[in-house]
Amino acid sequence: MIFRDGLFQGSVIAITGAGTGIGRTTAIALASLGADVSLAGRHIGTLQETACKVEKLGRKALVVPTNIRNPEEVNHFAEATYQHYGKVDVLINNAGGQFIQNSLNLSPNGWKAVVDLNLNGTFYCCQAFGRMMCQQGHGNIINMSAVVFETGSPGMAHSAAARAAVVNLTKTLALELAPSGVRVNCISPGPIASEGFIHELPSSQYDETIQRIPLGRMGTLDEAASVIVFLASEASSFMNGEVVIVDGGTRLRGAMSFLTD
Ligand SMILES: CCC/C=C/C(=O)SCCNC(=O)CCNC(=O)[C@H](O)C(C)(C)COP(=O)([O-])OP(=O)([O-])OC[C@H]1O[C@@H](n2cnc3c(N)ncnc32)[C@H](O)[C@@H]1OP(=O)([O-])[O-]
Ligand SMILES: NC(=O)C1=CN([C@@H]2O[C@H](COP(=O)(O)OP(=O)(O)OC[C@H]3O[C@@H](n4cnc5c(N)ncnc54)[C@H](OP(=O)(O)O)[C@@H]3O)[C@@H](O)[C@H]2O)C=CC1
Repeated sequence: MIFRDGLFQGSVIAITGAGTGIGRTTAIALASLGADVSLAGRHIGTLQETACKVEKLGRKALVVPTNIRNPEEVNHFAEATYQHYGKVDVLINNAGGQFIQNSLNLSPNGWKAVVDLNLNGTFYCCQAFGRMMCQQGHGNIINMSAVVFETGSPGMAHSAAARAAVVNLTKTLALELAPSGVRVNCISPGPIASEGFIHELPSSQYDETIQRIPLGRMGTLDEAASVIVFLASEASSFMNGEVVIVDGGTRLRGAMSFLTD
C-alpha cells in the first residue's frame, strides 16, 4: 500500500461483501492503515476469516451477517455498527454480483434477485447509514458499479441496468446529502481477477476477455481496493457524485459480451 501509516487511525468503516474478493482486500487494507471495521455479507464464516485478519493487525472488527436484499437486516447492520462504535465515518457498498444469462431467458425472479442485490440493496444501505451520517454531521459513502454500466453487456442485462442505476443514485444522493457533510461517490471496476469473477466467467471466454483489456491483463484485488481506499480518504475530499472507472481501458473497446452462444 502506498498510503501513509495511520491514515485511518480513529476511523470506523462499514463494508458489505467483506468476506471475499475486493471487499475483503479493502477491509484488510483499511485496517492496516488504522481503521476499525464493521463487516457485512450473508456468510458468517468468510466474514469471520476477514475479521481474524483485521484483528491480527491490531484493529477491531464487528461481524454482522446481513443479506442486503432485506431492508430490515440492513437496518440492523447500521444500528449494530452505531451501537458498537458510536459512529461510522465511511460506508463501502461493495456487495453485488449477478449470473450470466441471455435477457430473453431471465426469469422474473432472476431479474429481481440481481436488481434487488445491486440496486435496492445498495439503496437500503445508503439510506440506513446515510440517515445516521447526516445526524452525526459527516460521512462518506462509496458505491460499487461495474464497467458494464456505460456500455451495456450481453448476458448481464439485469446487472448492467442496475449498475447504471447505481451511478445515477450516487449523483442524486451526492446532491441530497452534501449539505449534511456527507459525500457519495462510486467506483466502476472490471475486469478484476477476484475468485467470484473468475468463477462466473465461462472458461471458454477467459482468453478473449484478457485480449479485450487494453492493458492485457485483469486488474488485481489490490488495484481495485486502492481506489476505494483513496475515495475513503481525505485525499478525495472535494470529490462528490463522481464515478471512478478502474478497468485498464476496457470500456474504450465497447461492450463486453458474456454470452457463450
Ligand atoms: C466486467 C465485470 C462485470 C462484473 C463482474 C462481477 O460482478 S464479479 C462478482 C461475481 N460475484 C457474484 O456474482 C456473487 C454474487 N452473486 C449471487 O449471489 C447470485 O448471482 C445472485 C445475485 C443471483 C443471488 O443468488 P441467490 O442464489 O441468492 O438467488 P435466489 O436463490 O434468490 O434466486 C433468485 C433467482 O435467480 C436465479 N438464479 C440464481 N443463480 C442463477 C444462475 N447461475 N443461473 C440462472 N439463474 C440463476 C434463481 O434460479 C432464481 O430464479 P427462479 O428460479 O426463482 O426463477
Ligand atoms: N471482479 C470484477 O471484475 C468486478 C466486480 N464488481 C463488483 O465488485 C463487488 C465485489 O466483487 P468481487 O470481489 O469481484 O466478487 P465476490 O463474488 O467475491 O464478491 C461479492 C460479495 O458480495 C457479497 N454478497 C452477495 N450477495 C449479497 C447479499 N445479498 N447480501 C450481502 N452480501 C452479498 C458476497 O458475500 P456473501 O456471498 O457471503 O453474501 C461477496 O462477499 C461486487 O459488487 C461485484 O459485482 C464490479 C465490476 C467488476
